Amino acid sequence: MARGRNSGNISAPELPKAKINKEGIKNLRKLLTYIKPYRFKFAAALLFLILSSLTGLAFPKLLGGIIDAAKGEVSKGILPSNLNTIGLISFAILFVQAFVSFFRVTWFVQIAENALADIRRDTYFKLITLPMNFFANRRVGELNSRISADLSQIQDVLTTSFAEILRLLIILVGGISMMAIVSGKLALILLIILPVIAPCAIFFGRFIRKISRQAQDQLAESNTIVEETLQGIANVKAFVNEAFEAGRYNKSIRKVASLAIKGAKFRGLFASFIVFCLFGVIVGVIWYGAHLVSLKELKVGELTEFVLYAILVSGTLAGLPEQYANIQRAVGSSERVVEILNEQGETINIGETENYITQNIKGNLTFRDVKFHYPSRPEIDVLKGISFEASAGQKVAIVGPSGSGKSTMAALILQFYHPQSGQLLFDDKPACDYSLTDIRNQVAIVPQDVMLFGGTIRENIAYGKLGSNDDDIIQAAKRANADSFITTFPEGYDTVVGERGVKLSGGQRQRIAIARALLKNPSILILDEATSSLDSESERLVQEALEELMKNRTSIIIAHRLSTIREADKIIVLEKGVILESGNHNELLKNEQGLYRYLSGLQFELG
Ligand SMILES: Nc1ncnc2c1ncn2[C@@H]1O[C@H](COP(=O)(O)OP(=O)(O)OP(=O)(O)O)[C@@H](O)[C@H]1O
Repeated sequence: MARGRNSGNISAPELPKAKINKEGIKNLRKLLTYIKPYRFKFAAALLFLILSSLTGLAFPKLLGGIIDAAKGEVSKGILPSNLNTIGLISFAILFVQAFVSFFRVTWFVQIAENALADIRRDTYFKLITLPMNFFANRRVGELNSRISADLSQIQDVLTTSFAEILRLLIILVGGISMMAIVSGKLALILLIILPVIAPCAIFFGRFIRKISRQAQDQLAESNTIVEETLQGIANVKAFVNEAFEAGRYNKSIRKVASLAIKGAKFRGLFASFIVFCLFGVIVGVIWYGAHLVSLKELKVGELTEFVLYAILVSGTLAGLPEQYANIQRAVGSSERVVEILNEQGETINIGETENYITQNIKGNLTFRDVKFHYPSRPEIDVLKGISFEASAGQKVAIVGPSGSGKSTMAALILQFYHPQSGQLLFDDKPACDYSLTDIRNQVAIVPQDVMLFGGTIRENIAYGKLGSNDDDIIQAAKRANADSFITTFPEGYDTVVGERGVKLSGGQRQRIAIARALLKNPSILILDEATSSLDSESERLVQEALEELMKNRTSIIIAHRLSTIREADKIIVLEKGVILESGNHNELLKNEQGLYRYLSGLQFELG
């Protein structure tokens, strides 16, 4: 069933509606192509839907017929005059309807759920293979809502709205025709009154929805207060701002309540209006119909039949706007989903079995006059012609003030972005000669902020190389100085970490990341040194682990502390996207005017 987003339920966020235009329908149609594999079942479900709507239409006729037959009269139309025959026919039709309804409901849901699972899978696959630049301009929450809220809206339309609209239209056309057959006069009166009431009801309904949307927005705002304060709870407490936050929240939540109460008043009025009008029309019809009965222009059974059709038709009219609004929202949703599906993804092999290395990289890395700006900020040149070489097995450190472009260089090596001019070469071959999978499988990064996934330590280490066996995982952990702390946990490698698990210290997280990188065994390693300093014991363990990790591979070290890079084969000093100087520690110290000498003097004094 549709989830009643229009019912004034203020907890569900309402998705924006879109105009149903050519473009919108094109988007929706693109998603509807996902039904194609199930088209035969879909056709059968459609047929059953038509059948069940038609059988539903027969009931008022049958009931009217029964009443007239009881009085020994025969209603207009094709019904027999025998009471029992009509009764039996009614049951037969009821049986057919029950049978058909079961299949139409389950089939529609089966088709929609399968199609939706395919859409979700494709959207998610596309999302995770999109280039980094795509994510730079979008918030994670917004993308997440596309996969959840937008697709749920499409699900509602696929599972119910289309079928429902078709059913409503059949009933509308069928019902009005049947009414006209029973009594043209009565039908005419009804057709004059209903179009007056219907727009009033639609207008009123819209107004109420507007108020409930305001309440929703206000509620979302108060939820933001909760989110903000809980995320920054330490700040709230440290500044003793509990009373301030409570007051802020209370004010916001009162506004929600008053808006909801205002909405309820109008809903009450709406209910009275509907009751009065709807029942008023029915009373009026019966009243006038009774006159026709007394004039022998109509039989009692026919009047009953007419009233039942009238109720059916007005119920249908009431249901149409909601279904239409659902489709409008789905058009908006499909626009946002199709936007993702139409994006150009990276050429990454998504199949698990396709993730193997086809071209080995020994570890020679060259930046050749690389110029780069982030696509989202074309006015700022981040790298302004960087050239350097790192031979296989060398340790190259990049130092420089904050914002000089060090992390950007790492991002280019990982092929998250591509330079606008110049080239990156791996083993003297341009990066574009390799597949992305080949490069990323042979470059590993140990980032500053190590992200652990919700899962066990074992799974987190194995993330470096999926499918690794236990021995390899433990071996890597040992080499990364991580085994000693992991085995102190009662559950050892099965200890759950991440948001809901054990909290690891910065040094421990780094050693897990190092184990992960060891398992991956890359030719080129990027170390983004953590800025926050660890205590000396932890630092020693991490440093040792890093030394182990750097053995026999090219290492690019983004260094924040110069003390850790004295042994580097080459140090590149970067400022504002330009290499100011490069050489080893001793060579650079000789340059009295050099930034490196200045920075090391500074660190020495501070340290
Ligand atoms: N995703 C991005 N989109 C746009 N601009 C960015 C992006 N990432 C970084 N920048 C900009 O690029 C410049 C270089 O940033 P980068 O992170 O490479 O510096 P860094 O030397 O690594 O700094 P730090 O030592 O503080 O980490 C900065 O001006 C930064 O604002």
